[in-house]
Amino acid sequence: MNPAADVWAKVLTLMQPEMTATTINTWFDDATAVALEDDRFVLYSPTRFKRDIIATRYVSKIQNALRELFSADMEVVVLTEEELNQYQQPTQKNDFFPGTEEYTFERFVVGSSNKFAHAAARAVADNPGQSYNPLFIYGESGLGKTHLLYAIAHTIHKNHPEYKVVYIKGDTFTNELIQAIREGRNAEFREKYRGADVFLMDDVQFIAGRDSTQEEMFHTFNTLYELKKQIVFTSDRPPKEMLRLEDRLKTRFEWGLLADIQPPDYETRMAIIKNKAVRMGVELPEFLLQLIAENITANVRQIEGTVNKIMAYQQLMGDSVDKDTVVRAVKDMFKEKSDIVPTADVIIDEVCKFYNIEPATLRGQGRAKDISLARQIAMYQIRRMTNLSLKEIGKEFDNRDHTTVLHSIERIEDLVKTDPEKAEIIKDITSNINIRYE
Ligand SMILES: Nc1ncnc2c1ncn2[C@@H]1O[C@H](COP(=O)(O)OP(=O)(O)OP(=O)(O)O)[C@@H](O)[C@H]1O
Repeated sequence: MNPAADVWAKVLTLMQPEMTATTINTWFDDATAVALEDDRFVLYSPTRFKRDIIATRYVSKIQNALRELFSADMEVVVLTEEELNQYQQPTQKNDFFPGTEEYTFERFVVGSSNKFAHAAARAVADNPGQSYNPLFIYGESGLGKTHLLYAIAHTIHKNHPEYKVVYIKGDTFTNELIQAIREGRNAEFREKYRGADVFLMDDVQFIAGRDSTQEEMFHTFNTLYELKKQIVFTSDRPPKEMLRLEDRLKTRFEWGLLADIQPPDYETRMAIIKNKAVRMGVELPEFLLQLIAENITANVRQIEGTVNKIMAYQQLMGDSVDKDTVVRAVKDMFKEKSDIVPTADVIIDEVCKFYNIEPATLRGQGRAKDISLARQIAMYQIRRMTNLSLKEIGKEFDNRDHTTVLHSIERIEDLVKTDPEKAEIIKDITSNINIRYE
C-alpha cells in the first residue's frame, strides 16, 4: 500500500477521539495524502475553502497524530490545486553520500538512551566548528552512531553546500594511508583530509595500535582543529578505554564533548519499531510490537532486521495468518539469533590470528609465556562463548585435564578484572569472533 495513504488513514483514526465524526467528514472527506517525505507529510485538498480550514485549524492536530506514529516532529503541508500540479517529490535530496538517504535526524528516534548524543550531534550539525570540537560519540554496535554521523553530514551539506564534508572509517583511513605511502602520494592524501571543512571519522578505534596512522591522525587533527573545522568521531568505546591509542590522541579526543549512546529502553524500542513499521507501510498489531520490544533489547539493527522479516513473512502469507503462527515465526527469529554459538575451532583460530601463532602450537604443549597466555585466553573464550564443558575444552587442547582448564579460565577472569589492557584484548577477540557470524 502507498505509505502516505496508509499513514493518512492512521492519522484520521488517531484524531477520532478528539473530533466528532461530522467534523472529520466535513473537512477531510476529499483530502488525500500526496507524500510522506523525510520530515514532511504532504496532503491535498481539492476544495480551496476546506484546504484553508485544514491548513489553519487542523495542522497541529495532524502533527500530534504524526508524532504519535513516528515519535518525531513533522511538518504538515496542505497543497492547493495549483500547488499539487507543481508538486514534485524531492528526489535524492541527500544523495551526496549515496546509500545513506535514510540516515537523517528526522528518521532518528530519540529516547533517554540516546538523547544526549542526538542533541550534541544536532548542535554540531547546526553550528559546525563552533559548539563542540571534537565531538566524540561512543557506544556498542548497532545503536545509531553511524546514523548520527551521516545525519550531521546531510544537515551540513544542506545548509552549506560549499563545505567539503569528508566521511571516513578508521580502517579505511589506515588502508588508504598505507597505499598512499606505497605509491608516493602522501601529499595528495594529506590534502584530502587536512583540507576538509568537516571531518567525520567512523569507528576511530581501528586506528589504535598503528603507528603511522596515529602519527597522520595527530597532524590531521591539529591542522583541522586550528582552522576550527568540525571534527566528529565515533567509536565502540571512550578514548580512555582505547589502551593502544597514543596519549596525545587520547587527550585530544577528549578536548571537546564525549557523548555515549546506550541500548534503547523499552519505550524507545517500541517507538523505533512503530516508526519503522509505519514507514514501510506494515501494520503491526500491538501484541507483536510488544513481543519484539521485549525480546530484542540490545541492538537497533536487530530490531530493524526483525521488522523486515515480519514484513516479508506477512507478504508471503497474506492476511490469512493467525496470531499463533506469527508469534511462532517471530520466536523462531529470536531463537535463531541467540542460538548462534561459535565453534571452538573458530575461537582458537581468532586467538591465533591475534597472537600470530599456529593453531597446532596453541593446542599443543609448548610453555612459552606468550603461548600459555594465548592458550588460556582461548580456553576462557570457549567457556564463555560455547556450551562446552571443562572436560570437552580440555580435549581441544591436547587432552588437558579439566582442572588445568579451570585454572586457566580463572586466571583470565582475574586478569580481565585487574589488567585493562588484557580486558581490551579479550574484547577485540570477542568482536572478531562475532563478526564471523554476522
Ligand atoms: N534511534 C534510532 N532511530 C532510528 N533508527 C536507528 C536508531 N538507532 C539506530 N538506528 C538504525 O539502526 C541501524 C544501525 O545503526 P548504525 O549503523 O548507525 O549503528 P552503529 O552504532 O554505527 O553500529 P556499528 O558500530 O556496528 O557501526 C541503522 O539502520 C540505523 O538507522
